[in-house]
Amino acid sequence: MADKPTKGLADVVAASTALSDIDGKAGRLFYRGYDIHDLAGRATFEETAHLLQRGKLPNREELDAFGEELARGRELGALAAANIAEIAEKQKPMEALRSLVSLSAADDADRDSIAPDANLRKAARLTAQQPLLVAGYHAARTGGTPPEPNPELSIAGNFLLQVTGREPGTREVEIFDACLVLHADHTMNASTFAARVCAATLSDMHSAIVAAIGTLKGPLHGGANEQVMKTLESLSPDDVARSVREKLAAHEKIMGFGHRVYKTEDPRATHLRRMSRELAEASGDDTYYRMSKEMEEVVLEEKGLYPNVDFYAATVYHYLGIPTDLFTPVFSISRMAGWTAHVIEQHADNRLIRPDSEYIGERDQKWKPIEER
Ligand SMILES: CC(=O)SCCNC(=O)CCNC(=O)[C@H](O)C(C)(C)COP(=O)(O)OP(=O)(O)OC[C@H]1O[C@@H](n2cnc3c(N)ncnc32)[C@H](O)[C@@H]1OP(=O)(O)O
Ligand SMILES: O=C([O-])CC(=O)C(=O)O
Repeated sequence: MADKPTKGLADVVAASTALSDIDGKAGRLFYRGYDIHDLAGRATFEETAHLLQRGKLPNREELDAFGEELARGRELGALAAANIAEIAEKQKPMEALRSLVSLSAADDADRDSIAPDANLRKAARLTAQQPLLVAGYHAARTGGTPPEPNPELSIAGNFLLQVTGREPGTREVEIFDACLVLHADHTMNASTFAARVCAATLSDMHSAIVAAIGTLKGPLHGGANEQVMKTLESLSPDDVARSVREKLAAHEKIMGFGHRVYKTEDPRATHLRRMSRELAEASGDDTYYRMSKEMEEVVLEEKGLYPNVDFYAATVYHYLGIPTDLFTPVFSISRMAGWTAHVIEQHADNRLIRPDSEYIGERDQKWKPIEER
């Protein structure tokens, strides 16, 4: 007979990884041994993707070569391009992204291969392609085509350009780039676990990423950033504390708070709070930032819970001019660096992931023909 399950697999160690590490008590996060506080605002997203996917921070030559590879991957794929207008009409952003990434596999020369070199090429292509899929979707639903990517701009800069339709400021690009770095990997979070379960059947990278996107979409995971913005928009600026207390008293979950692993401040929230304040002040209207601060104080006081990565990411993206329903696709753009690296890691040292379950159903049922049921 099987043991009792640990609900939600809390504290269960499900894989070994050299990609990221969390100290939940101290509130620390590391990518391949580098403290997130050293990477955020210093390493670019491209350097971070190289670190995760290829094992080291690139030197100048390696970064240039990686940049060229990413630039070559910056295309929708014929099947995705042919279907993007209809998808934009019928599907919400995360559904659309799930469909488009799946369709894009059809035009990937390495689609079926799980060989290490094919996986590296696909990881770079998916990282470069996903921002284009999101921007292309957004343009299609608003009846246009996005501006051509600017070869001088980074992934962060081009995404802002393509989604907002205007050349982003240097500081905006720096801030958005830091957001992508902060979201790039996070040990055995739900979407990464889903990707690894899929990859462990020796399925291909695109299939694993589609599983991850579907998992990120939920409001208990990446979908929370969009919900945070909706909560802020639903509250009256001078009634935040009372409304939040009321929600908590009614046992409502406040999106953007709490974490399975962090028992103190999420180190990513420290950066995002600062960036939210900077952008709020620069915008001349800091209402949402001030409301967020007040929510944070009330939730800490009432529940002892801290903001997670999704909380201040919401206002940062809002101040950058990103539509609210693209917040979770933006999370997906960053997490692609980590997901693909986890698929590579899983394939390199694989065993099928197949846990046990505790049976809690009926036993000794007696068969009856259909007429007697
Ligand atoms: C990128 C990310 O995925 S970060 C997380 C994004 N998700 C969110 O922000 C959604 C809101 N937060 C949550 O739902 C949870 O805190 C999670 C999903 C992040 C973690 O879940 P778990 O580790 O399973 O904790 P669980 O949901 O069991 O919560 C433990 C207790 O804290 C309470 N709690 C946890 N988070 C919150 C919250 N945001 N608001 C109010 N109460 C909360 C629960 O109601 C529960 O209380 P109880 O013991 O009285 O029933
Ligand atoms: O680790 C988790 O469970 C959720 C999270 O913060 C992330 O995926 O970034």
